[in-house]
Amino acid sequence: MSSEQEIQPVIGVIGGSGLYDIDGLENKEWRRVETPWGEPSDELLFGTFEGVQCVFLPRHGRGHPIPPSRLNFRANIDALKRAGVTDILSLSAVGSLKEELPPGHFVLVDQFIDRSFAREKSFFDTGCVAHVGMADPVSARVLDVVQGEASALGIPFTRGGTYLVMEGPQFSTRAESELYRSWGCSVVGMTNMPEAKLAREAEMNYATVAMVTDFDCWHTEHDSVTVEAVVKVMTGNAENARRLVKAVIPALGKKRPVDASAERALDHAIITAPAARDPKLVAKLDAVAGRVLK
Ligand SMILES: CSC[C@H]1O[C@H](OP(=O)(O)O)[C@H](O)[C@@H]1O
Ligand SMILES: Nc1ncnc2[nH]cnc12
Repeated sequence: MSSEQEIQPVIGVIGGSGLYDIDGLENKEWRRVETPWGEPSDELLFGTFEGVQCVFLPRHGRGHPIPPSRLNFRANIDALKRAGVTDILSLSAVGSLKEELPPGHFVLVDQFIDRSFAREKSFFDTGCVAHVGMADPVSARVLDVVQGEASALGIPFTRGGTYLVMEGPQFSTRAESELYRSWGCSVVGMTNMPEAKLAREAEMNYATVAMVTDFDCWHTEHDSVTVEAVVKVMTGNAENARRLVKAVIPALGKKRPVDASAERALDHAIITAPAARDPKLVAKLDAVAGRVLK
């Protein structure tokens, strides 16, 4: 972290399966945010929580109409950036790939393997090429806060683990599930990539609370995952998720120095010479990369 400048964080919460609203927000207002990348999943819910500005987005839209492969991840992240969000807390239902991570357990993942293939994965393109670092895709500062609050609330959790992102929408075959286990992955889901990559390109801090709903299909003593089982466990998980979010937001919302690990990600990432840049693409990048393209 650098100490040159203090910022007032704005907390973005992306709600996954079973989380289509956020409790306890004051001055609540659902508002449409336009982006140059098309429509976000839904309107954004603006509000404050203990004086901290928050913005909530239901990842799949209210009522869950949008499947993982059709999510407009670029519009979602751009809209949150336009709304002033600095720190994104993503809440996701996941399948467990390890015996010691049972349904109801929360995993504060710190790595991803991206096996999605049918999604737009970058804001940058021909006419403005950028390569951001993804070695550490999750904000350790945000995880520190989540870990502290989860401990205080007595929520069962593990810090650290790899989230394997599959394309879906079908669940994995047993061979795929065993492959991901052989890679040492902790959990499997369909949504956190390219979300985390785009958050990094947009210079926003990102962390996920991966809430285990099932043992996918590898466990010999548990039934293979179904939507019915996921929804049933999510109903219980959602209560802990709400308690955790309420505790995390005020803690994350305190004034702090710029967190260069994400908030300066574009300082050395754009390789296209100014004269070779496409002005139309540069205009679309106003929210995401305006800081360095001005
Ligand atoms: C309803 S089970 C499969 C669905 O749930 C997870 O989504 P999210 O991360 O938004 O909670 C998973 O990735 C699938 O999209
Ligand atoms: N087993 C699983 N695979 C992929 N996404 C999931 N979301 C919840 N459980 C899942």
